[in-house]
Amino acid sequence: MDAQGEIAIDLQDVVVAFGARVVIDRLSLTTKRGEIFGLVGASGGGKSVLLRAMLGLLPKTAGRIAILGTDRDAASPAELQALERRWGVLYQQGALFSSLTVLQNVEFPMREYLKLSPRMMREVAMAKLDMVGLAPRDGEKLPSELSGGMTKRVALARALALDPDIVFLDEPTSGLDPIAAGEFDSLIKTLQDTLGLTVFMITHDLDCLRLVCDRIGALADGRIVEVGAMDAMRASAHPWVQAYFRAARSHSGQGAQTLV
Ligand SMILES: Nc1ncnc2c1ncn2[C@@H]1O[C@H](COP(=O)(O)OP(=O)(O)OP(=O)(O)O)[C@@H](O)[C@H]1O
Repeated sequence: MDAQGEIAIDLQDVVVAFGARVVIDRLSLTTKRGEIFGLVGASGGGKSVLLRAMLGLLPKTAGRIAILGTDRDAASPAELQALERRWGVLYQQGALFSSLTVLQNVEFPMREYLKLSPRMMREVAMAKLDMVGLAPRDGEKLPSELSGGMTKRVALARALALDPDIVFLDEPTSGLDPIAAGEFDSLIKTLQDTLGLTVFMITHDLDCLRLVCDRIGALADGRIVEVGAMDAMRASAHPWVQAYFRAARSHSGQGAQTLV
């Protein structure tokens, strides 16, 4: 595979502004295929804005955004649609359709993008539920009947519906208790190992950063101020990164859970 083929996300001097308010300020970042990349940053620092700009849900003001080798500005509408089929997204609140059953939620992207028979769609959706550790009987439930952890799993199953090359996760373990969060982390890691999935996730979860992410990027002042593995974060001279990961150090010293 050439160097370009090994790159998952390539951001060069990206600017996103709302009027005079610059939220993302000439940010550059490259992530690799097959890696789990975690993005951290202060609350209100622009993580979700960056994610939405990468997904094309928000216009950037300047710079270059290329995902899986497709430059958003240079791509035709057909190429952009093809790109969208190659990613899955888990939004912060899970964002399931409340009137649809679990199975119907997982089938939803297939209805939109694939021409499959109802039987085939059901079979694929069942396989995705199994992949995220849910039982066949959970498929008939409505979102209101699910626990927080199950909701995240269903949202992940839906993000996996089109067999994506990359998944974007916006705070996947927020609102989960430590056990459910740890189980979800294990699941992400297993999917990386078994499917070769590339993951870009926003997270505040220090265990997840430490145990699941291959590399971490720290967003401050609208830019990536540090990037690397946990050791690089701990050794960073940047004041915000130091303050954030000092908490991680004391946290791991208290015997944080390890993944099995
Ligand atoms: N559509 C918009 N119009 C104007 N300002 C916006 C818009 N969307 C986001 N912002 C502003 O951009 C800034 C960054 O918001 P963002 O949601 O990206 O933060 P975040 O890093 O994801 O925070 P959190 O960790 O709390 O979710 C905030 O000041 C927010 O008010």
